[in-house]
Amino acid sequence: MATSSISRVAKNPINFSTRNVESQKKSIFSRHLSFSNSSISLQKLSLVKSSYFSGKFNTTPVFNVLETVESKSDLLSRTRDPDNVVKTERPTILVSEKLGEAGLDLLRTFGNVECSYNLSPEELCAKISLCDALIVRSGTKVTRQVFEAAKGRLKVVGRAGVGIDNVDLQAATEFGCLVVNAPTANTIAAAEHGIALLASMARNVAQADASMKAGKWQRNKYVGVSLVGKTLAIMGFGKVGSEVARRAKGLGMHVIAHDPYAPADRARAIGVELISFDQAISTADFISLHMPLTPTTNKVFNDETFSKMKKGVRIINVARGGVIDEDALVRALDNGTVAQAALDVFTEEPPPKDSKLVQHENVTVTPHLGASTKEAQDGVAVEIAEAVVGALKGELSATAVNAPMVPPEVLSELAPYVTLAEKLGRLAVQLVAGGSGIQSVKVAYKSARDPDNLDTRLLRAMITKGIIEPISDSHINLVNADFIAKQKGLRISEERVLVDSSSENPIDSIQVQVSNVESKFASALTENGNISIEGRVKYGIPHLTRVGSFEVDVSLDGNLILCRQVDQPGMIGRVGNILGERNVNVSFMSVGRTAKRTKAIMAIGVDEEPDKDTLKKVGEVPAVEEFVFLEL
Ligand SMILES: NC(=O)c1ccc[n+]([C@@H]2O[C@H](COP(=O)([O-])OP(=O)(O)OC[C@H]3O[C@@H](n4cnc5c(N)ncnc54)[C@H](O)[C@@H]3O)[C@@H](O)[C@H]2O)c1
Ligand SMILES: O=C(O)[C@H](O)COP(=O)(O)O
Repeated sequence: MATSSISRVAKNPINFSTRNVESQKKSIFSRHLSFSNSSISLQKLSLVKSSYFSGKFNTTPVFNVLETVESKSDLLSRTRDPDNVVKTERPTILVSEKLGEAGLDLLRTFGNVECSYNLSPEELCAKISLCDALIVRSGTKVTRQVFEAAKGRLKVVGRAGVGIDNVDLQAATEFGCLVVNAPTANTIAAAEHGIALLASMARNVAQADASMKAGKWQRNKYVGVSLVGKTLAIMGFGKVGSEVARRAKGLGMHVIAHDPYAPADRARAIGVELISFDQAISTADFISLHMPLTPTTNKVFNDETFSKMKKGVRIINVARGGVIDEDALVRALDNGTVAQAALDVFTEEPPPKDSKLVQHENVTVTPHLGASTKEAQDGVAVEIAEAVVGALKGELSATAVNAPMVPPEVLSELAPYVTLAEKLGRLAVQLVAGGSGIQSVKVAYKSARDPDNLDTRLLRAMITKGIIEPISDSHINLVNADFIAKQKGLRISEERVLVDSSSENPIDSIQVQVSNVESKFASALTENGNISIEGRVKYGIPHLTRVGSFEVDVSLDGNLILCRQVDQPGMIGRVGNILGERNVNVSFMSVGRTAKRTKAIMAIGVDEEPDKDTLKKVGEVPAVEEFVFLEL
């Protein structure tokens, strides 16, 4: 048996104290209530309503997951009237920059679309609290202030394009707002623009055009350089970079590339050699930039790196202006290190009118037109509209930027485990006695799969959601689960236990253990004093299979009563009668014991919530030593 573990540690324990339970009864969506006391109580947890209607998710497996991952109704537009009643309506989607009609049409089939271009930051902040989704291009800065101003309503930001450097991802994550982009539809447009700039710069097309329009005929002044046989360094060998490489090879150029993360075989397949940064910039005649703007790439082209370049190098930038120190580039152009530059992107967009760089005679500029072809804009608009609508429907996105991207086939396979994970989290927290503070949760996944082949981020997020949501007013989803757990001082460690099994199931069982707490159901404690429950998926349905050291087998559907009793005949009948007399329908019953006629645990699935009197009667059966009612 092999194990591997991943631990996530945070500083402060969760503080569980009293909160207003009565108010929770008023609403189905307990998580959205605001509590006068910000701290959290386990004392009367049995009164806390589940966020979901039971049985609501019994649709197709994939839809089931999607709903559970981010309760579908949470992602749809919802408002509350003054009495705190939830209203569901068509979501409002704000489009703050020009988007292709095909995308807008698709959005309109699903929500109310408002196109408001050229909003000032203040205007955007003023509007955003009325919006469920925001779609931007590179011109809108989606700052922390925007997420704050959204007051929890904004569910998704769609970036109609690739670069997400204009979106504060950390703030989005903290506010549980999904960010999706449209990473593929403008690749060719950007690559073609890069090639257009390369060729026009080499032949002084823009300068010669301006000169002729000024009435001149300067054939000697605009003698260019040839591309064939020249070395082009591609900096960032991703989607755009590799398409530029293919095209440059067609022009007879020798192409080299630098990208610390690109697979060498992909480069080899295009006939490109991947080399170090210094090697690339020092050997190239032309350097074309295609990396994202990140803290690492910010101003990576600066005085020092320009000084390592071949004298007379030519630079093309269709990536992001910020990767170049623009003052340093002006110096390099002035001293001849850089012969020419062709730039589509700038640190500040639009750049100041008196920008020395823009005005430089050896510089060709375009106003961020890389993605601006009709074809690319149509494609991007549809790509982002589909992603945003999917997110609003509660689906996981294949282009999520701040949440795990789960391919559809993995999602469908993990669907029942996602439900199991959330329910185990929800059960585990209800077994904790009032007053205890949960600091540490350990999750063990038994699986025959190679750990590298089992992505448990989704499951961890759902366990976290299950644990925190019933006891807090935090809105938890896949985007912010880790962040909120850390913020609340909850340490969740994961262990993968490799088991021998020929089963095709991705996971054999999931065990959730809560350490250093008291339990309101002592039988849920294992010898090491941890609350421990375990579940597995049987025929596609999540089951609870172990409580403490007792094996049980009960489908996790509806609510659950756990009783510890002296193992003797007639117990099932006695408890069943009490419930039946009070019209509480029993859906499952399972008895687990450690040895004959000693102690046993009875797990009873019930469709209805028994009233206090009924539960009292169950507790009064002489052989019943302890019992707990748990809501799923
Ligand atoms: N001008 C435009 O209109 C326009 C259009 C499309 C894309 N873009 C920009 O072009 C860039 C590339 O887009 P893409 O779609 O090819 O993205 P991509 O993610 O497919 O490729 C980016 C590549 O850069 C690499 N990279 C990351 N850090 C690097 C570093 N420090 N050094 C070298 N390489 C590094 C990555 O490994 C990746 O392979 C992005 O900045 C994007 O915003 C601009
Ligand atoms: O990152 C991108 O996709 C490009 O820079 C395009 O930006 P745009 O949508 O503002 O044209």
